[in-house]
Amino acid sequence: MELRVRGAKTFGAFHLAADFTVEGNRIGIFGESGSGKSTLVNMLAGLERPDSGEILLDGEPLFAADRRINVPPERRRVALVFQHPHLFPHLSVRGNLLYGWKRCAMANRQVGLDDIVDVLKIGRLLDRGVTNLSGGEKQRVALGRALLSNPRLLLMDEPLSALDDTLRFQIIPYLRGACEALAIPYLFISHSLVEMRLMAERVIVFSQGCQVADTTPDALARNRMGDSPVGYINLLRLTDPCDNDGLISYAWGGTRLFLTAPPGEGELLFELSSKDMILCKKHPEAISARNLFHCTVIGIFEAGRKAGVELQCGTGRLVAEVAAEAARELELTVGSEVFAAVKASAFRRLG
Ligand SMILES: Nc1ncnc2c1ncn2[C@@H]1O[C@H](COP(=O)(O)OP(=O)(O)OP(=O)(O)O)[C@@H](O)[C@H]1O
Repeated sequence: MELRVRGAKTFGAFHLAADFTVEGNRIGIFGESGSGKSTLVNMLAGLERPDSGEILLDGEPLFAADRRINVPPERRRVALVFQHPHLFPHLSVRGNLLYGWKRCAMANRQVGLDDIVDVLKIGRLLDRGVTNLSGGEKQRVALGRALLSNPRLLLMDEPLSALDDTLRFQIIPYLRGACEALAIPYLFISHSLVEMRLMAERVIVFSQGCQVADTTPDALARNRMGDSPVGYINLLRLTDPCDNDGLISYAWGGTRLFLTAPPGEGELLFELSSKDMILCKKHPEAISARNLFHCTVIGIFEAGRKAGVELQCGTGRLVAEVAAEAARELELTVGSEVFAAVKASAFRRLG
């Protein structure tokens, strides 16, 4: 998918100026509240008319002020998933799903009901009404309905914000997996950096209506590490839990991690803040932290007055954060060997 956006929109004192071209299938739009993300989405969907500029999807104009083109929303083949699912209460799950499909021209019907039911695992819900579904089920049905309209582009505007943390991270594999399996490109809009890293390969950053960066989610997270109260969030996928003297040990990076978190099934996602890691030049004689990794420094980056230290720990990688002065004292350079200590309670389960 190639999306070219050059568009401006003014609402009173707020001015949005977008000018970017993106290629790829997993694009993120990131920005704080009020930065103009939804305005941009509405312009792409045809719900808001830009004051000027043009919007081209795979070279085809959806909007072009100078050529007086403004394709109506229903003819853009751009689908939307919002924060709230907005399902039709009088229709069953099947009826909601087929709503988009029935409105899709025959020639464009590549994705059918069976494909959606399969990737979103909603077969057992098909004949149920929608009012008693859980929040996560409702959002999966809303996603299915959008995908069944066989869009050329799916816009997801903060689709996880109304869900609690556990559900948020359970839904992400469905959002991403379904679009990948059905080859439907998407634009994922969020103000959560962790969501961005799990959903997008490239991210356009907005601040106060202006586009301020075009980067990767990981580079954005590193860049913001120094100013962020939570530092850089390491995302770890852990497997094979074993009870270990009151702690749970998990396989990760060719070694085992010791956590206080309760065990779960399958592959589990955990976060570990760069702030919760302590680096030592030598092996400490005795230490209360239950995890001690012998690591090699593979990168060092500046983030304000902090230094981000990228570590190779077995086959896994982690980013630790130290004060610039500490980095000098430890004489950290690429290739240095260090020990990283992490408390068992520092890991937080995401999904
Ligand atoms: N139809 C409108 N009329 C007047 N002002 C609007 C309209 N739509 C958006 N705005 C204003 O434009 C600015 C950007 O809003 P927008 O919803 O695009 O931001 P956002 O980044 O999506 O925020 P959030 O993450 O909180 O949803 C806000 O100041 C908002 O009040």
